[in-house]
Amino acid sequence: MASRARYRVRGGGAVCPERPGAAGNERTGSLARREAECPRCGRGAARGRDVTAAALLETRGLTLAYGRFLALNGVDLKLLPGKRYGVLGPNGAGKTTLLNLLTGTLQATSGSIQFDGVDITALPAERRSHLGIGRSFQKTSIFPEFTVAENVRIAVQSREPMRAYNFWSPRGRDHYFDERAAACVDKVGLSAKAHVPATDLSYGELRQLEIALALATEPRLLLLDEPTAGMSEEETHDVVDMLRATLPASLTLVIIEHDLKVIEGLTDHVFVFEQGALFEQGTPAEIRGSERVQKIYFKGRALA
Ligand SMILES: Nc1ncnc2c1ncn2[C@@H]1O[C@H](COP(=O)(O)OP(=O)(O)OP(=O)(O)O)[C@@H](O)[C@H]1O
Repeated sequence: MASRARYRVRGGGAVCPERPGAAGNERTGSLARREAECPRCGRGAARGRDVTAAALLETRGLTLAYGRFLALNGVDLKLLPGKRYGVLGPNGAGKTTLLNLLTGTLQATSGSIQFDGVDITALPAERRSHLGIGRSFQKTSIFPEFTVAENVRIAVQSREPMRAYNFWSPRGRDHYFDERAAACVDKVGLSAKAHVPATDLSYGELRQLEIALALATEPRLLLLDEPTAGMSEEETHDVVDMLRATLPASLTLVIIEHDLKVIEGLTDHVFVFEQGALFEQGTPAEIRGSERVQKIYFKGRALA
């Protein structure tokens, strides 16, 4: 259940109303604690201002077992509205499994997921999408012979199936879909390619199209799985700039990335996974500076 504890702020610290003696202090507690919780009662967020710590999404003990192998092992996460989260971890750490469990592509074997106060653990992917959980579409969701605008229009219509299939609706509604699609195409910087078939797009442009498709569904929580995978440094830079300029401030973002620079450019908070478990969390700067992450996860290698 989402916690709605409100914190009074005194000086630079914050006071938990449940436990008045428990002042939040950025200097105390592990990286994992500083994000959003009173160090004693574990409720609410406190960072120098009056904050409501109602999570948009919260997982408790989220687990996916394949037989005796735990691809995800008892994960507790809290995502606050409008915040940007990065997910880091070596190959096989469980990052994509987490994303698939949040979208409903996979069903948890135990644990729970609350979205905006609703238990969505057993809901199918389509219902979650309609509640506002969106993800970047894979290339397989793109119709190669259709133009960029047509592809995005289909995604816009999928958000409003009743409007889309009402044959008696006035032509004005067609314009509504076209305009919404054009706005999404414009946001990701593909206006010049709006009437080009998707099959003629470059690799980088295809990734931009994937983001336009995701935005077309107007998610409240957007999950991106390595949006810059396979891109050159310049293309990566462009996509980071585009995302920074495009994503609405109210959107909550979760982005899986191997590149810490991308995470630093886009997120406020990072979850580090290893072997299916949440291994560490903190700000991008804290993660970069964490000896624990350096030694154990990055095996002492310098971070890119
Ligand atoms: N269907 C399956 N059956 C058994 N094990 C699976 C299955 N799917 C995934 N796994 C295992 O679950 C673990 C987590 O996989 P996942 O794809 O979530 O990792 P990841 O962190 O996204 O890795 P990568 O960065 O390589 O994409 C891996 O060890 C993987 O081999």
